[in-house]
Amino acid sequence: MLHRHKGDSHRNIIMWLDHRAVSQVHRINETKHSVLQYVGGVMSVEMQAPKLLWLKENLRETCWDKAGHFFDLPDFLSWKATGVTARSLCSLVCKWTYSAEKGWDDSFWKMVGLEDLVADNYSKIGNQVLPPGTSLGNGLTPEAAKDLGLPAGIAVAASLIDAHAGGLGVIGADVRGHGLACEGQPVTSRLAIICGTSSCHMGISKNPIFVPGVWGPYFSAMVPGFWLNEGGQSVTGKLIDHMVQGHAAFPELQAKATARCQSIYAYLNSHLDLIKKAQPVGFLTVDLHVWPDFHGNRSPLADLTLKGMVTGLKLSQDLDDLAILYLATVQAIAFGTRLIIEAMESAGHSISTLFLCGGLGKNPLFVQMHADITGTPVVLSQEVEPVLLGAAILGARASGDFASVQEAMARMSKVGKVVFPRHEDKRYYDKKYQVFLKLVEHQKEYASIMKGD
Ligand SMILES: Nc1ncnc2c1ncn2[C@@H]1O[C@H](COP(=O)(O)OP(=O)(O)O)[C@@H](O)[C@H]1O
Ligand SMILES: O=C(CO)[C@H](O)[C@H](O)COP(=O)(O)O
Repeated sequence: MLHRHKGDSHRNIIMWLDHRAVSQVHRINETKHSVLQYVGGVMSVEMQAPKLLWLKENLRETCWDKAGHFFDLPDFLSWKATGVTARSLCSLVCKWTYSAEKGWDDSFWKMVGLEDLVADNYSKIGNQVLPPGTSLGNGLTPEAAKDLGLPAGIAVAASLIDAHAGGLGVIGADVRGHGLACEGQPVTSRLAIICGTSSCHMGISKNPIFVPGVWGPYFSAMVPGFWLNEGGQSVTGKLIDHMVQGHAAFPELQAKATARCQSIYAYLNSHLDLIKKAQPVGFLTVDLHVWPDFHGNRSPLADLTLKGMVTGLKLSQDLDDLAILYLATVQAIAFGTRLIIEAMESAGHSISTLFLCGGLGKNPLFVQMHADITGTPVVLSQEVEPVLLGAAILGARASGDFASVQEAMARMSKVGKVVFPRHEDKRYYDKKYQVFLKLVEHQKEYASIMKGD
Protein backbone atom coordinates (compact mmCIF):
# COMPACT_ATOMS: atom_id res chain seq x y z
CA MET A 1 0.00 0.00 0.00
CA LEU A 2 2.76 2.40 1.00
CA HIS A 3 4.54 2.42 -2.36
CA ARG A 4 1.44 4.03 -3.88
CA HIS A 5 2.20 7.19 -2.00
CA LYS A 6 5.90 7.45 -2.81
CA GLY A 7 5.61 8.66 -6.38
CA ASP A 8 8.55 6.57 -7.60
CA SER A 9 8.73 7.45 -11.32
CA HIS A 10 9.64 3.85 -12.17
CA ARG A 11 6.32 2.68 -10.74
CA ASN A 12 4.23 4.73 -13.10
CA ILE A 13 1.44 2.32 -14.01
CA ILE A 14 -1.98 2.00 -12.39
CA MET A 15 -3.63 -1.32 -13.22
CA TRP A 16 -7.07 -1.25 -14.81
CA LEU A 17 -8.67 -3.24 -11.96
CA ASP A 18 -7.12 -0.97 -9.29
CA HIS A 19 -9.87 0.39 -7.01
CA ARG A 20 -7.86 3.01 -5.08
CA ALA A 21 -9.93 5.96 -6.34
CA VAL A 22 -13.16 5.13 -4.47
CA SER A 23 -13.54 8.52 -2.77
CA GLN A 24 -12.69 10.33 -6.02
CA VAL A 25 -15.27 8.42 -8.09
CA HIS A 26 -17.96 9.06 -5.48
CA ARG A 27 -17.33 12.77 -5.74
CA ILE A 28 -17.30 12.61 -9.54
CA ASN A 29 -20.63 10.74 -9.54
CA GLU A 30 -22.14 13.23 -7.11
CA THR A 31 -21.66 16.00 -9.71
CA LYS A 32 -24.30 14.25 -11.90
CA HIS A 33 -22.55 15.92 -14.84
CA SER A 34 -24.10 15.21 -18.24
CA VAL A 35 -21.00 13.27 -19.46
CA LEU A 36 -22.02 10.56 -16.97
CA GLN A 37 -25.01 9.75 -19.18
CA TYR A 38 -22.49 8.18 -21.55
CA VAL A 39 -21.15 5.71 -18.97
CA GLY A 40 -24.49 4.24 -17.92
CA GLY A 41 -25.22 7.05 -15.43
CA VAL A 42 -22.45 6.08 -12.99
CA MET A 43 -18.73 6.32 -13.64
CA SER A 44 -16.70 3.23 -12.67
CA VAL A 45 -13.85 3.47 -10.17
CA GLU A 46 -11.75 1.72 -12.83
CA MET A 47 -11.98 4.63 -15.29
CA GLN A 48 -9.33 7.26 -15.86
CA ALA A 49 -10.90 10.44 -14.45
CA PRO A 50 -11.04 9.13 -10.84
CA LYS A 51 -7.52 7.73 -11.16
CA LEU A 52 -6.22 11.10 -12.42
CA LEU A 53 -7.93 12.86 -9.54
CA TRP A 54 -6.35 10.38 -7.11
CA LEU A 55 -2.91 11.18 -8.55
CA LYS A 56 -3.51 14.90 -8.23
CA GLU A 57 -4.68 14.54 -4.63
CA ASN A 58 -2.09 12.03 -3.47
CA LEU A 59 1.04 12.46 -5.61
CA ARG A 60 0.87 16.12 -6.54
CA GLU A 61 4.54 17.08 -6.48
CA THR A 62 6.07 13.74 -7.35
CA CYS A 63 3.73 12.78 -10.20
CA TRP A 64 0.87 15.11 -11.12
CA ASP A 65 2.98 18.25 -11.60
CA LYS A 66 5.86 16.44 -13.29
CA ALA A 67 4.12 14.03 -15.68
CA GLY A 68 4.42 14.83 -19.39
CA HIS A 69 1.58 12.54 -20.51
CA PHE A 70 -1.07 10.27 -19.03
CA PHE A 71 -1.79 7.34 -21.36
CA ASP A 72 -4.16 4.42 -21.63
CA LEU A 73 -2.10 1.32 -22.45
CA PRO A 74 -3.05 1.10 -26.18
CA ASP A 75 -2.15 4.77 -26.72
CA PHE A 76 1.09 4.33 -24.80
CA LEU A 77 2.01 1.42 -27.07
CA SER A 78 1.26 3.33 -30.28
CA TRP A 79 3.29 6.29 -28.95
CA LYS A 80 6.25 4.02 -28.16
CA ALA A 81 5.97 2.45 -31.63
CA THR A 82 5.71 5.68 -33.63
CA GLY A 83 6.54 8.68 -31.43
CA VAL A 84 3.04 10.04 -32.18
CA THR A 85 1.12 11.18 -29.09
CA ALA A 86 -2.28 11.22 -30.86
CA ARG A 87 -4.87 9.20 -28.98
CA SER A 88 -7.33 6.62 -30.22
CA LEU A 89 -10.95 7.71 -30.30
CA CYS A 90 -11.71 4.36 -28.63
CA SER A 91 -9.72 4.93 -25.44
CA LEU A 92 -10.68 8.60 -25.03
CA VAL A 93 -14.39 8.00 -25.63
CA CYS A 94 -14.67 4.84 -23.53
CA LYS A 95 -12.49 5.75 -20.57
CA TRP A 96 -11.82 9.51 -20.52
CA THR A 97 -15.29 11.11 -21.20
CA TYR A 98 -14.34 12.42 -24.67
CA SER A 99 -17.25 12.68 -27.13
CA ALA A 100 -16.76 11.63 -30.76
CA GLU A 101 -19.15 14.42 -31.75
CA LYS A 102 -18.42 17.23 -29.26
CA GLY A 103 -14.86 16.60 -28.08
CA TRP A 104 -13.84 17.34 -24.48
CA ASP A 105 -16.33 18.94 -22.11
CA ASP A 106 -14.37 21.63 -20.18
CA SER A 107 -17.13 21.98 -17.59
CA PHE A 108 -16.72 18.36 -16.47
CA TRP A 109 -12.99 18.63 -15.78
CA LYS A 110 -13.46 21.97 -14.02
CA MET A 111 -16.30 20.61 -11.89
CA VAL A 112 -14.32 17.57 -10.69
CA GLY A 113 -11.21 19.57 -9.80
CA LEU A 114 -9.03 18.71 -12.79
CA GLU A 115 -9.18 22.17 -14.40
CA ASP A 116 -5.42 22.10 -15.00
CA LEU A 117 -6.04 19.66 -17.87
CA VAL A 118 -8.30 22.23 -19.57
CA ALA A 119 -5.84 25.08 -19.01
CA ASP A 120 -3.22 22.96 -20.70
CA ASN A 121 -5.56 22.36 -23.70
CA TYR A 122 -5.64 18.65 -22.80
CA SER A 123 -2.08 18.19 -24.01
CA LYS A 124 -1.33 15.66 -21.25
CA ILE A 125 -4.36 13.45 -21.97
CA GLY A 126 -4.77 13.99 -25.71
CA ASN A 127 -5.71 16.85 -28.00
CA GLN A 128 -5.27 14.98 -31.25
CA VAL A 129 -7.76 12.14 -31.61
CA LEU A 130 -7.84 9.57 -34.43
CA PRO A 131 -10.26 6.81 -35.43
CA PRO A 132 -8.90 3.29 -34.73
CA GLY A 133 -7.17 1.90 -37.81
CA THR A 134 -5.77 5.28 -38.94
CA SER A 135 -2.11 5.02 -39.95
CA LEU A 136 0.09 6.84 -37.40
CA GLY A 137 2.95 9.18 -38.42
CA ASN A 138 5.67 7.47 -40.44
CA GLY A 139 4.96 4.05 -38.97
CA LEU A 140 7.42 2.16 -36.78
CA THR A 141 10.37 4.31 -35.72
CA PRO A 142 13.89 2.89 -36.34
CA GLU A 143 14.31 2.47 -32.57
CA ALA A 144 11.04 0.56 -32.10
CA ALA A 145 11.74 -1.46 -35.25
CA LYS A 146 15.06 -2.57 -33.76
CA ASP A 147 13.43 -3.55 -30.46
CA LEU A 148 10.71 -5.54 -32.22
CA GLY A 149 12.86 -7.05 -34.98
CA LEU A 150 10.60 -5.55 -37.67
CA PRO A 151 11.28 -3.22 -40.63
CA ALA A 152 11.21 0.51 -39.79
CA GLY A 153 8.32 2.40 -41.36
CA ILE A 154 5.88 -0.53 -41.21
CA ALA A 155 2.34 0.86 -40.72
CA VAL A 156 1.09 1.25 -37.15
CA ALA A 157 -2.62 1.80 -36.54
CA ALA A 158 -4.34 4.06 -34.05
CA SER A 159 -5.31 1.46 -31.50
CA LEU A 160 -8.26 -0.13 -29.72
CA ILE A 161 -8.52 -1.12 -26.05
CA ASP A 162 -7.89 -4.89 -25.69
CA ALA A 163 -11.56 -5.80 -25.14
CA HIS A 164 -12.61 -3.68 -28.12
CA ALA A 165 -10.01 -5.34 -30.32
CA GLY A 166 -11.50 -8.68 -29.25
CA GLY A 167 -14.96 -7.40 -30.19
CA LEU A 168 -13.72 -6.29 -33.60
CA GLY A 169 -12.02 -9.67 -34.05
CA VAL A 170 -15.22 -11.68 -33.60
CA ILE A 171 -18.37 -9.65 -34.23
CA GLY A 172 -18.21 -9.33 -38.03
CA ALA A 173 -17.65 -13.00 -38.94
CA ASP A 174 -19.56 -14.60 -41.80
CA VAL A 175 -21.95 -17.01 -40.00
CA ARG A 176 -23.58 -18.59 -43.05
CA GLY A 177 -24.24 -22.31 -42.76
CA HIS A 178 -24.10 -22.65 -38.96
CA GLY A 179 -27.85 -22.56 -38.28
CA LEU A 180 -27.61 -19.37 -36.22
CA ALA A 181 -30.49 -16.95 -35.68
CA CYS A 182 -28.16 -14.03 -36.44
CA GLU A 183 -27.65 -15.26 -40.04
CA GLY A 184 -29.32 -12.71 -42.29
CA GLN A 185 -29.96 -10.38 -39.33
CA PRO A 186 -28.11 -7.10 -38.76
CA VAL A 187 -24.79 -7.30 -36.93
CA THR A 188 -26.54 -5.50 -34.03
CA SER A 189 -28.12 -8.83 -33.02
CA ARG A 190 -24.66 -10.06 -31.95
CA LEU A 191 -23.02 -9.57 -28.55
CA ALA A 192 -19.25 -9.99 -28.29
CA ILE A 193 -18.07 -11.14 -24.84
CA ILE A 194 -14.36 -10.83 -24.11
CA CYS A 195 -13.65 -12.99 -21.07
CA GLY A 196 -10.25 -12.88 -19.41
CA THR A 197 -9.25 -11.54 -16.00
CA SER A 198 -12.49 -9.55 -16.25
CA SER A 199 -15.26 -9.75 -18.86
CA CYS A 200 -16.63 -7.14 -21.27
CA HIS A 201 -19.98 -7.43 -23.05
CA MET A 202 -19.95 -5.41 -26.29
CA GLY A 203 -23.25 -4.71 -28.08
CA ILE A 204 -23.60 -2.33 -31.03
CA SER A 205 -26.51 -0.33 -32.41
CA LYS A 206 -27.32 2.03 -35.29
CA ASN A 207 -28.82 4.63 -32.93
CA PRO A 208 -27.65 5.50 -29.40
CA ILE A 209 -29.15 3.31 -26.66
CA PHE A 210 -28.83 4.39 -23.02
CA VAL A 211 -28.68 1.37 -20.71
CA PRO A 212 -28.61 2.15 -16.98
CA GLY A 213 -25.47 0.65 -15.43
CA VAL A 214 -23.95 -0.25 -18.80
CA TRP A 215 -21.23 1.97 -20.29
CA GLY A 216 -21.88 3.95 -23.44
CA PRO A 217 -23.42 4.65 -25.82
CA TYR A 218 -20.03 5.38 -27.38
CA PHE A 219 -20.05 6.42 -31.06
CA SER A 220 -17.58 4.64 -33.39
CA ALA A 221 -15.56 3.36 -30.43
CA MET A 222 -15.40 -0.21 -31.71
CA VAL A 223 -17.10 -0.75 -35.09
CA PRO A 224 -16.96 2.50 -37.14
CA GLY A 225 -20.36 4.13 -37.61
CA PHE A 226 -22.05 2.10 -34.84
CA TRP A 227 -22.79 3.03 -31.24
CA LEU A 228 -21.30 0.73 -28.61
CA ASN A 229 -22.69 -0.30 -25.23
CA GLU A 230 -20.20 -2.02 -22.98
CA GLY A 231 -21.35 -4.15 -20.05
CA GLY A 232 -18.78 -5.79 -17.84
CA GLN A 233 -17.90 -7.89 -14.82
CA SER A 234 -14.88 -6.68 -12.84
CA VAL A 235 -13.52 -10.14 -12.04
CA THR A 236 -14.28 -13.36 -13.94
CA GLY A 237 -11.16 -15.40 -14.83
CA LYS A 238 -9.56 -13.81 -11.78
CA LEU A 239 -12.51 -14.95 -9.64
CA ILE A 240 -12.34 -18.54 -10.91
CA ASP A 241 -8.59 -18.63 -10.22
CA HIS A 242 -9.20 -17.13 -6.76
CA MET A 243 -11.86 -19.69 -5.78
CA VAL A 244 -9.87 -22.65 -7.06
CA GLN A 245 -6.45 -21.60 -5.73
CA GLY A 246 -7.83 -20.72 -2.29
CA HIS A 247 -9.46 -24.12 -1.74
CA ALA A 248 -7.91 -26.65 0.65
CA ALA A 249 -7.86 -29.30 -2.10
CA PHE A 250 -5.90 -27.08 -4.55
CA PRO A 251 -2.49 -28.78 -3.95
CA GLU A 252 -4.11 -32.18 -4.65
CA LEU A 253 -5.70 -30.76 -7.82
CA GLN A 254 -2.38 -29.37 -9.00
CA ALA A 255 -0.57 -32.66 -8.38
CA LYS A 256 -3.23 -34.72 -10.20
CA ALA A 257 -3.45 -32.31 -13.17
CA THR A 258 0.36 -32.27 -13.49
CA ALA A 259 0.49 -36.08 -13.39
CA ARG A 260 -1.95 -36.15 -16.34
CA CYS A 261 -0.21 -33.27 -18.16
CA GLN A 262 -3.48 -31.32 -18.09
CA SER A 263 -4.37 -27.77 -17.10
CA ILE A 264 -6.14 -27.58 -13.74
CA TYR A 265 -9.30 -26.51 -15.58
CA ALA A 266 -9.25 -29.45 -18.01
CA TYR A 267 -8.77 -31.71 -14.99
CA LEU A 268 -11.66 -30.11 -13.07
CA ASN A 269 -13.94 -30.37 -16.10
CA SER A 270 -13.24 -34.09 -16.51
CA HIS A 271 -13.62 -34.60 -12.75
CA LEU A 272 -17.07 -33.00 -12.90
CA ASP A 273 -17.99 -35.31 -15.77
CA LEU A 274 -17.02 -38.23 -13.58
CA ILE A 275 -19.04 -37.22 -10.53
CA LYS A 276 -22.16 -36.02 -12.34
CA LYS A 277 -23.21 -39.62 -13.05
CA ALA A 278 -26.39 -39.67 -15.21
CA GLN A 279 -27.49 -36.08 -14.62
CA PRO A 280 -26.38 -32.99 -16.62
CA VAL A 281 -23.20 -31.54 -15.11
CA GLY A 282 -24.84 -28.19 -14.26
CA PHE A 283 -27.26 -29.94 -11.89
CA LEU A 284 -24.44 -30.64 -9.40
CA THR A 285 -25.01 -27.18 -7.90
CA VAL A 286 -28.66 -27.58 -6.96
CA ASP A 287 -27.86 -26.44 -3.38
CA LEU A 288 -24.71 -24.38 -3.94
CA HIS A 289 -25.07 -20.79 -5.17
CA VAL A 290 -22.55 -18.00 -5.72
CA TRP A 291 -22.91 -14.23 -6.16
CA PRO A 292 -19.79 -13.30 -8.16
CA ASP A 293 -19.15 -9.63 -7.30
CA PHE A 294 -16.02 -10.18 -5.20
CA HIS A 295 -14.64 -6.91 -6.68
CA GLY A 296 -17.89 -4.95 -6.86
CA ASN A 297 -20.46 -4.95 -9.65
CA ARG A 298 -19.54 -3.16 -12.87
CA SER A 299 -22.79 -3.85 -14.80
CA PRO A 300 -25.70 -3.53 -14.66
CA LEU A 301 -25.90 -2.64 -10.96
CA ALA A 302 -22.85 -0.32 -11.08
CA ASP A 303 -22.29 -0.81 -7.35
CA LEU A 304 -18.69 -1.15 -6.28
CA THR A 305 -19.69 -1.85 -2.67
CA LEU A 306 -21.17 -5.25 -3.55
CA LYS A 307 -19.28 -8.30 -2.30
CA GLY A 308 -19.13 -11.98 -3.20
CA MET A 309 -21.49 -14.53 -1.59
CA VAL A 310 -21.55 -18.34 -1.37
CA THR A 311 -24.41 -20.30 0.11
CA GLY A 312 -24.54 -24.08 0.58
CA LEU A 313 -21.10 -24.77 2.09
CA LYS A 314 -20.39 -28.10 3.79
CA LEU A 315 -17.61 -29.36 6.05
CA SER A 316 -15.94 -31.41 3.28
CA GLN A 317 -12.82 -30.01 1.61
CA ASP A 318 -12.06 -32.68 -0.97
CA LEU A 319 -11.62 -32.51 -4.71
CA ASP A 320 -15.34 -33.12 -5.38
CA ASP A 321 -16.12 -30.15 -3.20
CA LEU A 322 -13.58 -27.96 -5.03
CA ALA A 323 -14.91 -29.03 -8.44
CA ILE A 324 -18.51 -28.21 -7.50
CA LEU A 325 -17.54 -24.82 -6.05
CA TYR A 326 -15.66 -24.10 -9.30
CA LEU A 327 -18.78 -25.07 -11.30
CA ALA A 328 -21.02 -22.84 -9.16
CA THR A 329 -18.57 -19.93 -9.73
CA VAL A 330 -18.59 -20.43 -13.50
CA GLN A 331 -22.39 -20.55 -13.42
CA ALA A 332 -22.56 -17.38 -11.30
CA ILE A 333 -20.48 -15.52 -13.91
CA ALA A 334 -22.87 -16.75 -16.62
CA PHE A 335 -25.87 -15.59 -14.57
CA GLY A 336 -24.16 -12.19 -14.33
CA THR A 337 -24.00 -12.15 -18.14
CA ARG A 338 -27.70 -13.02 -18.29
CA LEU A 339 -28.46 -10.04 -16.03
CA ILE A 340 -26.42 -7.74 -18.30
CA ILE A 341 -28.15 -9.04 -21.44
CA GLU A 342 -31.57 -8.51 -19.84
CA ALA A 343 -30.63 -4.90 -18.98
CA MET A 344 -29.42 -4.29 -22.54
CA GLU A 345 -32.54 -5.85 -24.04
CA SER A 346 -34.93 -3.89 -21.87
CA ALA A 347 -33.23 -0.70 -23.09
CA GLY A 348 -33.64 -1.61 -26.77
CA HIS A 349 -30.95 -4.14 -27.80
CA SER A 350 -32.11 -7.40 -29.35
CA ILE A 351 -29.44 -10.08 -29.00
CA SER A 352 -29.66 -13.51 -30.58
CA THR A 353 -26.07 -14.78 -30.62
CA LEU A 354 -23.02 -14.49 -28.35
CA PHE A 355 -19.48 -14.31 -29.77
CA LEU A 356 -17.08 -15.28 -27.00
CA CYS A 357 -13.30 -14.88 -26.81
CA GLY A 358 -10.44 -14.34 -24.32
CA GLY A 359 -8.74 -16.85 -21.98
CA LEU A 360 -12.06 -18.19 -20.68
CA GLY A 361 -13.17 -18.99 -24.23
CA LYS A 362 -10.69 -21.88 -23.97
CA ASN A 363 -12.74 -23.41 -21.16
CA PRO A 364 -15.53 -25.61 -22.67
CA LEU A 365 -17.46 -25.64 -19.37
CA PHE A 366 -17.50 -21.82 -19.25
CA VAL A 367 -18.73 -21.68 -22.85
CA GLN A 368 -21.47 -24.33 -22.38
CA MET A 369 -22.70 -22.67 -19.17
CA HIS A 370 -22.97 -19.32 -20.99
CA ALA A 371 -25.05 -20.99 -23.71
CA ASP A 372 -27.29 -22.90 -21.25
CA ILE A 373 -27.82 -20.05 -18.79
CA THR A 374 -28.49 -17.34 -21.38
CA GLY A 375 -30.38 -19.73 -23.69
CA THR A 376 -28.33 -18.30 -26.57
CA PRO A 377 -25.86 -20.00 -28.96
CA VAL A 378 -22.19 -19.14 -28.42
CA VAL A 379 -19.86 -18.70 -31.40
CA LEU A 380 -16.13 -19.24 -30.91
CA SER A 381 -13.59 -17.88 -33.34
CA GLN A 382 -11.40 -20.02 -35.58
CA GLU A 383 -8.52 -17.82 -34.42
CA VAL A 384 -7.06 -18.85 -31.02
CA GLU A 385 -6.51 -15.23 -29.95
CA PRO A 386 -9.27 -13.05 -31.46
CA VAL A 387 -8.04 -10.01 -29.49
CA LEU A 388 -4.86 -10.18 -31.61
CA LEU A 389 -6.97 -10.71 -34.72
CA GLY A 390 -8.76 -7.41 -33.90
CA ALA A 391 -5.36 -5.71 -33.71
CA ALA A 392 -4.37 -7.33 -37.02
CA ILE A 393 -7.58 -5.98 -38.61
CA LEU A 394 -6.52 -2.47 -37.57
CA GLY A 395 -3.02 -3.08 -38.94
CA ALA A 396 -4.43 -4.35 -42.25
CA ARG A 397 -6.54 -1.19 -42.54
CA ALA A 398 -3.62 1.10 -41.62
CA SER A 399 -1.34 -0.54 -44.17
CA GLY A 400 -3.96 0.02 -46.89
CA ASP A 401 -4.72 -3.68 -47.51
CA PHE A 402 -8.41 -2.93 -46.97
CA ALA A 403 -10.39 0.20 -47.72
CA SER A 404 -12.25 0.10 -44.40
CA VAL A 405 -12.18 -1.58 -41.00
CA GLN A 406 -15.54 -3.22 -41.83
CA GLU A 407 -14.13 -4.80 -44.99
CA ALA A 408 -11.13 -6.14 -43.06
CA MET A 409 -13.48 -7.53 -40.34
CA ALA A 410 -15.64 -9.37 -42.85
CA ARG A 411 -12.62 -10.89 -44.60
CA MET A 412 -10.46 -11.72 -41.57
CA SER A 413 -12.89 -13.01 -38.85
CA LYS A 414 -13.87 -16.67 -39.17
CA VAL A 415 -16.30 -18.81 -37.18
CA GLY A 416 -14.65 -21.78 -35.43
CA LYS A 417 -17.02 -23.71 -33.20
CA VAL A 418 -20.68 -23.05 -32.36
CA VAL A 419 -22.05 -24.22 -28.98
CA PHE A 420 -25.84 -24.44 -28.69
CA PRO A 421 -27.80 -24.24 -25.41
CA ARG A 422 -29.31 -27.39 -23.87
CA HIS A 423 -32.88 -26.14 -23.86
CA GLU A 424 -34.01 -29.18 -21.85
CA ASP A 425 -32.14 -27.75 -18.80
CA LYS A 426 -33.85 -24.34 -19.00
CA ARG A 427 -36.26 -24.88 -16.07
CA TYR A 428 -33.36 -25.74 -13.73
CA TYR A 429 -31.37 -22.64 -14.72
CA ASP A 430 -34.41 -20.39 -14.45
CA LYS A 431 -34.78 -21.55 -10.83
CA LYS A 432 -31.10 -21.00 -10.10
CA TYR A 433 -31.40 -17.53 -11.64
CA GLN A 434 -34.23 -16.74 -9.21
CA VAL A 435 -31.91 -17.71 -6.34
CA PHE A 436 -29.12 -15.63 -7.92
CA LEU A 437 -31.30 -12.51 -7.88
CA LYS A 438 -32.33 -13.22 -4.27
CA LEU A 439 -28.67 -13.31 -3.22
CA VAL A 440 -28.06 -9.68 -4.15
CA GLU A 441 -31.41 -8.62 -2.74
CA HIS A 442 -30.46 -10.24 0.57
CA GLN A 443 -26.99 -8.73 0.52
CA LYS A 444 -28.52 -5.27 0.24
CA GLU A 445 -30.86 -6.10 3.15
CA TYR A 446 -27.89 -7.15 5.31
CA ALA A 447 -26.13 -3.87 4.54
CA SER A 448 -29.21 -1.90 5.41
CA ILE A 449 -29.71 -3.80 8.73
CA MET A 450 -26.09 -3.10 9.66
CA LYS A 451 -26.47 0.59 8.80
CA GLY A 452 -29.60 0.95 10.97
CA ASP A 453 -29.64 1.89 14.66
N1 LIG B 1 -6.68 -23.12 -21.10
C1 LIG B 1 -7.51 -22.53 -20.23
N2 LIG B 1 -8.55 -23.21 -19.70
C2 LIG B 1 -9.38 -22.61 -18.83
N3 LIG B 1 -9.28 -21.34 -18.42
C3 LIG B 1 -8.28 -20.62 -18.92
C4 LIG B 1 -7.34 -21.14 -19.85
N4 LIG B 1 -6.45 -20.20 -20.14
C5 LIG B 1 -6.82 -19.10 -19.46
N5 LIG B 1 -7.91 -19.35 -18.72
C6 LIG B 1 -8.65 -18.39 -17.85
O1 LIG B 1 -8.56 -17.13 -18.50
C7 LIG B 1 -8.11 -16.12 -17.60
C8 LIG B 1 -7.09 -15.21 -18.29
O2 LIG B 1 -7.57 -14.81 -19.55
P1 LIG B 1 -6.73 -13.83 -20.47
O3 LIG B 1 -7.62 -13.47 -21.61
O4 LIG B 1 -5.43 -14.46 -20.78
O5 LIG B 1 -6.48 -12.63 -19.46
P2 LIG B 1 -6.41 -11.04 -19.65
O6 LIG B 1 -7.83 -10.54 -19.64
O7 LIG B 1 -5.71 -10.58 -18.42
O8 LIG B 1 -5.71 -10.78 -20.94
C9 LIG B 1 -7.48 -16.82 -16.42
O9 LIG B 1 -7.81 -16.12 -15.26
C10 LIG B 1 -8.07 -18.23 -16.46
O10 LIG B 1 -9.16 -18.31 -15.53
O1 LIG C 1 -10.75 -1.51 -20.62
C1 LIG C 1 -11.10 -2.59 -20.49
C2 LIG C 1 -12.45 -2.89 -20.83
O2 LIG C 1 -13.09 -1.79 -21.39
C3 LIG C 1 -10.04 -3.43 -19.96
O3 LIG C 1 -8.91 -3.17 -20.72
C4 LIG C 1 -10.30 -4.82 -19.96
O4 LIG C 1 -11.49 -5.11 -19.25
C5 LIG C 1 -9.13 -5.46 -19.26
O5 LIG C 1 -9.33 -6.76 -19.33
P1 LIG C 1 -8.72 -7.75 -18.27
O6 LIG C 1 -9.07 -7.20 -16.90
O7 LIG C 1 -9.50 -8.99 -18.60
O8 LIG C 1 -7.27 -7.85 -18.57
